[in-house]
Amino acid sequence: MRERIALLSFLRAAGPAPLAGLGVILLVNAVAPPVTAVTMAYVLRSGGTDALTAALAMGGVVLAGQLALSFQQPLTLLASARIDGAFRTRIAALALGAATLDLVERQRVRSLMAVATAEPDDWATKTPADGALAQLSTLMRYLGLVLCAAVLAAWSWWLVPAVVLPALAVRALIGQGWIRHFRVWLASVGDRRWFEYWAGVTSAPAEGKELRVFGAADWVLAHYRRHVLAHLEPLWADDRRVMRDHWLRVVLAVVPLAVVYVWVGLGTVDGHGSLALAAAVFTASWSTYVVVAGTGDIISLEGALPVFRAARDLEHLLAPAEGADRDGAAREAAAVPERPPLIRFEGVRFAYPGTARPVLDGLDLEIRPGELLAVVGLNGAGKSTLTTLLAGLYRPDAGRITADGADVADLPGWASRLAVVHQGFVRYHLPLERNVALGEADVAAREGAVRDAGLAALAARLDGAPLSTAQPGGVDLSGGQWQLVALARALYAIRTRARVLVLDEPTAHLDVRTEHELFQRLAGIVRGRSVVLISHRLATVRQADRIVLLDGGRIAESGTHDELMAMGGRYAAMWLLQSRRFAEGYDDRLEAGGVR
Ligand SMILES: Nc1ncnc2c1ncn2[C@@H]1O[C@H](COP(=O)(O)OP(=O)(O)OP(=O)(O)O)[C@@H](O)[C@H]1O
Repeated sequence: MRERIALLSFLRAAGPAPLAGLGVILLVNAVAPPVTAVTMAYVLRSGGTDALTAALAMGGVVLAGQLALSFQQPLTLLASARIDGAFRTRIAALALGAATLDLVERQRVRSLMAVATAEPDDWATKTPADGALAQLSTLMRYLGLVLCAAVLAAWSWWLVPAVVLPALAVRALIGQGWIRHFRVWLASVGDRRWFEYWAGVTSAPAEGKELRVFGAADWVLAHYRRHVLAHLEPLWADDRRVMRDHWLRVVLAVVPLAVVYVWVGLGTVDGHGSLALAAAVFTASWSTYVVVAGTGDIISLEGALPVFRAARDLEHLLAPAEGADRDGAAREAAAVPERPPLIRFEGVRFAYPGTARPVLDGLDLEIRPGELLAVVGLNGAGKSTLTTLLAGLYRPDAGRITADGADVADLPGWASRLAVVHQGFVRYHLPLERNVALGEADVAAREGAVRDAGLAALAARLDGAPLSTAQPGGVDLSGGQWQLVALARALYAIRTRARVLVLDEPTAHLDVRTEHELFQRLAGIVRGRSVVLISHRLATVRQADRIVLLDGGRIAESGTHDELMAMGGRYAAMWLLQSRRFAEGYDDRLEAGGVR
């Protein structure tokens, strides 16, 4: 019950005017039947002009009820859009605001997200707006019930329990039936998804071709039929049960009403009350059922409760801890010193959530202020993982990462001091400029970053077109051009706030000349900033101040190119192999398993 009342809190998002309007409409709906009963009694009791006035009043009540109904749908649509919109925004904010990625990647959080953001694509999936408005409607119904009870009590107090209790029992029975039907539906949703899949297979062009060629039509139809029946048979069984039990509801509704009608009728003949009062009691008795037994609310409430619970659990799991000061974080980020910090990985051990094997295991590494540090290693060595830990997206299982001695986990706004080009950078369906600056609006910095990345001519040519052919007037870019856009995004951050640039395979899609020109430019642009460069192209890495080779979760070799070559270890072997392949006209990247 507490949860059902708490659902009402969602109503705030509807805004005061739609909420007030809906409140009035639902109230009018709920009180119209008892008020009609009362005005009808006045019509019957009055004579002459009084009767006319009472009849007009009754007509007015009926008309007001119908008028209110005509506004109900548009207002419900508006309120629902606002409530569900605010709810989805809150869920998205929770997901994006989670301190680290492992929080949102947990299986439980993923499942809760799926429940909280499910699109209603059948009658059983409900949204918070459905639940909250149903709860409001239920409250109004009970108000209508009180009025009906008042009319009944005007004849005799015991009419109230005699009518209201069976009506409540009918509501409970119908509600129970709905809830059971709802659960049967949910239990067979898996089969529904499957029969939808097989229905798609029967009509999809590619499958159609293959099924004919392989003569597999009967096989598909058998699957389709099996899942349709598995989904529908439990529902049919439940429908039969509803029909079987229906007599109980009829008896519960009809017998008390019949007793009350006869008793009130006889009482009127005996002069216990007027005909007008008897008519009002008759109408109010029936209205009690009309007001209470409407059960559309029950299923909306039942369907919205899992969404409500999922949202509550997500708040609990993802909301920033009490006292977390986001504004403080922004201020802190704004006040970062000009000089990049000395970053240290100290005995860092890390395994991805749900996996046993550590990717990094006792990693010690220094990223000195202003240096260009290259990280190399075979596929899967943990280079990208190192960057995500550096950005604070995951926390180490053991050891720590510090910036000027402070644990980065405790540094508010730490991520904003880094500009990271991830291997899997994001391609937003937005114009190039907005892909670079995202939500920020420092035009000079944005234009500078676009120039730095060598994209000025392309930006002028695109003239604000969105970078996706899925959008009207949109265009797509080549893989290399996209990579430069992602780089420009990081260079924008470097111009505005970041002190450390992290480049994870930033030139994998670039031709050798573009890459060469880019690095020539970058040397000037990032002067004074620290740069962590991950690359399989050792020719690119060679110019780094220091190169570290990651293997077995820790740093296996470290030094300048010349030092590592002189050492004659794995880096030297990789270099010689790449040089030879390059000389032979092959690609110059290291391939997994190329060196052992
Ligand atoms: N989100 C994830 N969940 C679980 N395991 C992951 C995840 N991301 C990466 N891994 C695993 O962690 C290991 C290191 O991956 P990582 O991407 O850091 O390697 P890498 O050195 O950057 O490789 P590459 O050179 O291929 O880019 C791999 O075994 C990979 O399968």
